[in-house]
Amino acid sequence: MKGCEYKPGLEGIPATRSEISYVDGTKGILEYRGIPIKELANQSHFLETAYLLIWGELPSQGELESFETEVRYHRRIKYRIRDMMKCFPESGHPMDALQASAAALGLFYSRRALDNPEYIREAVVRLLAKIPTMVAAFQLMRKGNDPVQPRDDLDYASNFLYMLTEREPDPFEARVFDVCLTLHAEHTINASTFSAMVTASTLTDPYAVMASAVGTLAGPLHGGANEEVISILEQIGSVENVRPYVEEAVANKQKIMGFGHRVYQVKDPRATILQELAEQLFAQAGFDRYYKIAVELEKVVKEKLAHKGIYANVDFYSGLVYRHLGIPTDLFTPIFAIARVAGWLAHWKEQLAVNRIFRPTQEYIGEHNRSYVPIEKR
Ligand SMILES: CC(=O)SCCNC(=O)CCNC(=O)[C@H](O)C(C)(C)COP(=O)(O)OP(=O)(O)OC[C@H]1O[C@@H](n2cnc3c(N)ncnc32)[C@H](O)[C@@H]1OP(=O)(O)O
Ligand SMILES: O=C([O-])CC(=O)C(=O)O
Repeated sequence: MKGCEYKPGLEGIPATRSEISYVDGTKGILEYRGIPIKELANQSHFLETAYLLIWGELPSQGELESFETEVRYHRRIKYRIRDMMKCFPESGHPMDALQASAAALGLFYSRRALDNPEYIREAVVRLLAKIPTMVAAFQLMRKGNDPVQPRDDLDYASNFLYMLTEREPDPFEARVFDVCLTLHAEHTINASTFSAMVTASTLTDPYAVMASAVGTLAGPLHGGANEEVISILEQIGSVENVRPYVEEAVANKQKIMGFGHRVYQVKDPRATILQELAEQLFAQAGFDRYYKIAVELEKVVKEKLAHKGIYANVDFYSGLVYRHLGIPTDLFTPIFAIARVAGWLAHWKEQLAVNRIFRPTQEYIGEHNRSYVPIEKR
């Protein structure tokens, strides 16, 4: 293998070319289709941003209206999927439930007409529409309740919060939640997106692509870290305990969840926006203990680990926002998935346009020419 050095975790190796998003990890810049994330967080909303990511341009008023209408129309899930989900153990993790349900969509819609733009559009709409319904349905069913039907008069974020809590959300809280979705929608070739792209490159159906990506997002080194952050804050318990916690973690070379990033050597720009959102929420309702612990934790981690380029990432403040909205901790990562479906779909579509199956190589470091030893002689 000439001119190609093995890099664990493929660090720094370009595995694709993409026009979807851009990260500058030293300047803390994130853009979707060239537009800075802060502008989208302030001025756009999730479905418009999803359209931008998937089709490459901001929609006109008419294009946005028809896209929103199509998504509303497809929000309901088939009763057979709902019944299947009812059989899932209520103690199971919602990410596993989501992965299985996303894959199950393929049982109903897997025509695999990947060269047909209508099929692509339908799959995009179905996945954006149905994934939130499946997350909310599992949450209600594991509590022994019937799922709530989607409400056509509510926007994307409000409808999800309504299906989850069975009450219409406060408009400010719904707006904050929508911004969270926009912030999580896309992030270049991260692990789950890469997983989606590898699966897509075999020309399988988009539901299998999403199921692969959901399974990858679930891990604690990736999307699953948002859930771990809350458990760390609970474990620390008070602002005074923060410094000893960090010192012990650093001494034991133990990772602190919600910090560090392969690309960012500075604070993740999304963490800055999420922190501002958390502050806006707490300014109304009173600052909670965990927020104060989080701020102290960020300060001490910066003191101890900034020399290694370790700062807060997107998973650090998101949980505090979701917790304040009354969302159970084990739904934080499924909510990340609801948002990231937009990015996965954008990469699926981009991959199909220039597809070549992913098939990297390896350096074999095992033995050669060994003799087979019969079982009685081992
Ligand atoms: C949406 C997302 O996926 S954002 C990331 C969410 N994940 C987390 O928050 C989990 C905690 N963070 C991590 O595990 C890592 O920083 C990752 C997985 C995000 C990036 O991993 P990598 O780029 O492979 O970095 P790697 O794990 O090699 O760490 C490099 C060095 O920084 C240290 N380090 C990295 N992250 C942390 C952390 N969170 N806490 C303490 N030390 C850390 C490592 O111990 C290592 O130190 P060393 O060089 O002395 O051995
Ligand atoms: O880019 C990454 O490696 C992880 C990340 O922040 C994301 O997926 O949002």
